[in-house]
Amino acid sequence: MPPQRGKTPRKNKNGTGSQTEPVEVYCRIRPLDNPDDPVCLKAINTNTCILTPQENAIARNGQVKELQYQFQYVFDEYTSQKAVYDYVAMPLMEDLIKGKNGLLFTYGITSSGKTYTMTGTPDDQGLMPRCLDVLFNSISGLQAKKYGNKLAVKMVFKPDRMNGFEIQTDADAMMERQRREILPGLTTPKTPGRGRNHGEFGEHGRMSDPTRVEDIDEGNIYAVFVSYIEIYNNYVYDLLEELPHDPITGYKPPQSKILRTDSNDNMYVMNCVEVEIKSPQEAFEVLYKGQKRRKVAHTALNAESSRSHSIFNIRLVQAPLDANTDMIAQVQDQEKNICISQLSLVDLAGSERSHRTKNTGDRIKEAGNINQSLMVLRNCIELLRENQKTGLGKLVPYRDSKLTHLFKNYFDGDGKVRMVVCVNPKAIEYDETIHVMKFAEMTQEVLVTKSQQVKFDILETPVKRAPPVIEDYIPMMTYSLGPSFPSLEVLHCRDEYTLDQLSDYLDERNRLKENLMIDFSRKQDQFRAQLVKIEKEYNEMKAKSHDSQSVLEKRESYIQKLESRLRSLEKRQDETNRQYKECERERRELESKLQDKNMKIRQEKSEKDRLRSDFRNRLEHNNQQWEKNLQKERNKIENELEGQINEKQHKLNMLKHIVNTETDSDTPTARFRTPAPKTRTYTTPGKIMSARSETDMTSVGKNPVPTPRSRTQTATVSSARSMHGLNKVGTPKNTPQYNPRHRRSRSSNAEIWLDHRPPGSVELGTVLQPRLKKKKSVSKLEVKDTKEATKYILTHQDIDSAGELETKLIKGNMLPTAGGGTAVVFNDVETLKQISPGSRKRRSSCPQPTDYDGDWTDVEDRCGIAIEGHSRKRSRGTEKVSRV
Ligand SMILES: Nc1ncnc2c1ncn2[C@@H]1O[C@H](COP(=O)(O)OP(=O)(O)OP(=O)(O)O)[C@@H](O)[C@H]1O
Repeated sequence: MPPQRGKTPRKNKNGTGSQTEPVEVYCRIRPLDNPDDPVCLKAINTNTCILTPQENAIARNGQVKELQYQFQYVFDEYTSQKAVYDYVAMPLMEDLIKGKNGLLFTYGITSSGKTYTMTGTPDDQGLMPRCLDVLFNSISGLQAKKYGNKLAVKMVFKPDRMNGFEIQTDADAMMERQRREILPGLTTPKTPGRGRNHGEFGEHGRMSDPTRVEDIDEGNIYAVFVSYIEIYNNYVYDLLEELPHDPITGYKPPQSKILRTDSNDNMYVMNCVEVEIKSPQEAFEVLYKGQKRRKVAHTALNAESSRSHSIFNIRLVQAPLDANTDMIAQVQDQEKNICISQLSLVDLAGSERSHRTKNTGDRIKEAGNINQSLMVLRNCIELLRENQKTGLGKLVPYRDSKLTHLFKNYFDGDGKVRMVVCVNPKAIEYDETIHVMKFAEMTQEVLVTKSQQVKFDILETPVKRAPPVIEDYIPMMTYSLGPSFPSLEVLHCRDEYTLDQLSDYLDERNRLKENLMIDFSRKQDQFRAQLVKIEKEYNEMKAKSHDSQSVLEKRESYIQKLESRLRSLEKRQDETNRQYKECERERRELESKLQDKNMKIRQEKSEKDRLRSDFRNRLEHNNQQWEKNLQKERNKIENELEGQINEKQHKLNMLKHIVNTETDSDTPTARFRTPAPKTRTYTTPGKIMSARSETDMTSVGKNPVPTPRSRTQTATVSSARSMHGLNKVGTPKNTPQYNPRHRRSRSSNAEIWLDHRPPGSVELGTVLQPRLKKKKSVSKLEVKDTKEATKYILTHQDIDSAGELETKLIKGNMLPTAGGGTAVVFNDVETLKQISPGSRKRRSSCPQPTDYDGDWTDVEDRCGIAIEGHSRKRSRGTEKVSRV
């Protein structure tokens, strides 16, 4: 019969209509070592406990509030082990027998009572021994015959090393046994025998739990398998594996195991030893062996037992039995003809933070790995909860630690999950306890899919009859020589009947005997032939088995190679994961730095924007202020200018009036007059400067002082002579009319200069001389001289305040007037200043009021002009020429 493989019931992967239930969290408070110690945690009812901060904890954390935590049940320090079992583990045992999986783990800091709760003591057993007791109490009499027992078995379950089980007939089992006897190299996990040392759970003194699960399906056969593993520094070790022992070097360090996924996506430890047990005692022997092995392994690994997570797996294999044939009944789906359920009992390592344990060296690494795996457990639970709340399918990082990876199926909905949070209520444990309580509170918010009870679809007929056992081949032989002897009592001497009867009887017996002999020899031949046939078959099988064995060996060595490759790949993967995590950490750091930088940039930008807008506002404000000020200033200047213009206009009008009066009353020869200075206004260069003088102009030609004036302004005289024709009282005569557009000639060749040098003019002898191509020099101005000339130049010399000679060349255009005279329109003054070396005096470039003496103003007044004071000075050596 080919082996039939059983699978763990398939998970309900997000199946529609699947029911969920929360992870059930129980809290167990252990009794204090010293009853006088202050406490930080106490149960206030069966569901609630209250965490009170210690006085120094209040000061340190700033928390004064008492915190309440609610759990499925809170066991206080007086709760018995039995009560904890009944509440927490009994429902899981019932599920196990119904074919459902379960995970039960204890969580808490060191010395909080995790191991006590899980294992207990021989006289007060914990959850694990009670589970085993209850399981065997429940299935006693319904167990399958044990794999490897003698011929009396009909069916056995055998692990297929891929997380499944095979069903074997007794014939297969016998063959297997023979094979193993022939090839003893192939190791079979040995079932622990009785009578050995069972450690602290030895049969003597152990108080077994008499409870049993009711409603057991008695139509099934059951088999129990256990495995015992530990996770230390994120490596999985098999605690039931024989450790290679070297007489010199001692035990070799154990090889870590690989986690695998079976064909139903269930996680399992590859090549982990699974032992079939028939009683709790055998289970304790296995447990004891595992614990002993754990100590040995820890010595080899330099580890501490309480710093690893230990996992005790109980697997219950069951299959429906056909009552008639004592064989496994046929089911609709061949895969479902056996059911495997599993209960994992996990004693986690202490959850405290490493700084508290003051670990160093290897212990720090241990603590780091414990924290890492517990942190991953926390992360997974947190993400699961978040996914369930938000509906987001964020990836749960089960693979980040072996612990979560192994129990991934449970959280994905493959059975009930229960957690016992063990708490030491000592007040000094407050800081650690608060973390444990937070985690516990969060865990119970996670929902897992409820697993369904397994139902077998049993058909009427058995799957297949087992091949005939050897008894069927032996012919049934009845060795009887017929009925018993007739009565041989001879009653008298003539009794012939009795003797005849005896003779017939003996004949018949002889005949029967011959027949029997014939039959016997026939059956003997038959049996011999069958024996030969069996022998032949046996030899054939042996040869086949040998072949298969070599194939198997090859496969084994191939598998070993693959496994070692797998291990190295796993190591590489671990390394890559580590690097990835490192990179991820760095990336997160960089990201956070980047975020900080971006934040700073944003802050700076917003600060800049703020400053800019501030500045803009201020600028606008300033501009407005400036504009206002400018407007004010402009208005002021405009007012001033208007006043000046009005004043000039007034002067001009006065001058016009004087000139007109003169023209009307006098001869055509105009006379200059020098009005006495009435008002004087000096401005800085670039500003308009006006001057007025009432000095008589009669001195023109003798000591004339030209006044700087604007080129745009004109002084009109009826003729050169009329310039001297001003009356002595300074009343201006009327200016003769002339046509300002009239020009004698624009050609420079046609320019004829009337060079008027009054007598007494000093010969300059300067290098710079006025360039006059055609000129007529006169010392006294006559009317006839004005007829031909187009340009007029008057040389006026004076001694300045520094005692230097200053020569001014006052230039103008000569224009014929309507009355037949000539008007001179002064348009330029050139000043030539001679300074003796050594007598140079620093002068401000800015004309000062003292720079302009009365004579100058007189000339200006004589010309009746306003002067724009933008002096341009050129200084070469001792000469200085300024043009106004
Ligand atoms: N409920 C309890 N009743 C009586 N004694 C208890 C209880 N819980 C714990 N203890 C005792 O407290 C001590 C420490 O408990 P235990 O070894 O179970 O702690 P632990 O959490 O497993 O520590 P570790 O993490 O180091 O393995 C043991 O001596 C145990 O007997």
